[in-house]
Amino acid sequence: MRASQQDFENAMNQVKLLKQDPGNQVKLKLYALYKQATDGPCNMPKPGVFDLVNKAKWEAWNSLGSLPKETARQNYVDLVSSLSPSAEASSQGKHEADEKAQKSKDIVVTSEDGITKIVLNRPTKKNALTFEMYQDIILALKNASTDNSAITVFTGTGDYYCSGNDLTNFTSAAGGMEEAASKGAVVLREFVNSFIDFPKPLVAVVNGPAVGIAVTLLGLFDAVYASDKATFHTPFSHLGQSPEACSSYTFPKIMGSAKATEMLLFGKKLTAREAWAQGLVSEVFPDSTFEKEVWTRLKGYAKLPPNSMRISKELIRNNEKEKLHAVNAEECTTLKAKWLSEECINAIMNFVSRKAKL
Ligand SMILES: CCCCC/C=C/CC(=O)SCCNC(=O)CCNC(=O)[C@H](O)C(C)(C)COP(=O)(O)OP(=O)(O)OC[C@H]1O[C@@H](n2cnc3c(N)ncnc32)[C@H](O)[C@@H]1OP(=O)(O)O
Repeated sequence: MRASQQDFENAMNQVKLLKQDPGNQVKLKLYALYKQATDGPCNMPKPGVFDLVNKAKWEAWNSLGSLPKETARQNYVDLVSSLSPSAEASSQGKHEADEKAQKSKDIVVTSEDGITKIVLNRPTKKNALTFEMYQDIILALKNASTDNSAITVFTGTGDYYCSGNDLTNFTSAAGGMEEAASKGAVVLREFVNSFIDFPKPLVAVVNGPAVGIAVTLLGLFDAVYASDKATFHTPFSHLGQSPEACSSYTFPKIMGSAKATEMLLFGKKLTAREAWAQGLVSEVFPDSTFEKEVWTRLKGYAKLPPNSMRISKELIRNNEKEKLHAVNAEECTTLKAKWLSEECINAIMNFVSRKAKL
């Protein structure tokens, strides 16, 4: 159910009653959502470099791009209910938010031993990402950013980590390709923004092959552990598409432009060891001991002082946050046009009609 104007006003009042300071990141997000919900997309000139506070506010608002006012209103209400003023309301608000994420059987979120685990759980479709899963992940990350865990981990159920975007997202949309492309660009931008802005250490446990956006997103993770059965494939040209998740910026930076070109333009599939040699993967483990070794290690990391880890991540990420948001916006605009191109429509139709696979 969409948040009404009354819900929005209640949420604004709730913010004033917060007993605990939710931290600067959350306050910026609240400000941005409030401005987007009331004024629409950012229309202010960018403050100067020395006007640090207003610049941060402007960046937070501007990063929401063309997010519709109603969605911003809903996101504001959801965010406030996850913070909530009293312990009672807090646990209830959190519970409701968690329930929303948990309702999806395709994304399973658990929290234990200081680790929030977000599991892609659609093994019969190789964990391909539906529109609903993108939304559920945005919500799960939002919850994880304020929960008690020290680190957040993504992994997949079954033999695949994730086969990327569900190619039927575009063919099965009720309003046709045009509407799906417009919706896709808005959802993708918000989805990638939630990785750019995620404040805690984010780790990928890549249990098997990764395709498309499941690979490109890795450039926004803080550590990537891979089974030696994993592969890394970004067949964008084969699909008549272009890179996303800031990979047009992160991949050349991580591996150099010659290697990035082989992946992003020519669709070269890498083994886990090749991906490690190119700096995309932190460490590769034999598949037989992968789960045991990785989770033992992560449980140890989750005992480290959480605030220290957050602050160190903030120092690293803040160097390029603005750039990442700009790259994300440009990639989404480019993709929206590509999704409507003949090259892309043909590639998707060939997959759906079983004429082509990777
Ligand atoms: C908000 C929108 C954001 C959009 C962001 C854009 C991102 C870009 C990308 O992510 S591009 C990458 C897209 N992914 C692909 O092109 C992969 C397509 N899949 C395949 O080529 C193959 O399925 C495979 C190589 C991943 C696995 O092959 P295998 O033979 O081992 O298995 P099956 O093909 O039989 O797969 C089992 C069932 O899973 C379905 N499936 C797999 N991947 C996808 C997918 N990406 N989209 C939709 N469906 C997928 C497959 O169709 C089988 O279903 P079935 O059992 O009903 O036939």
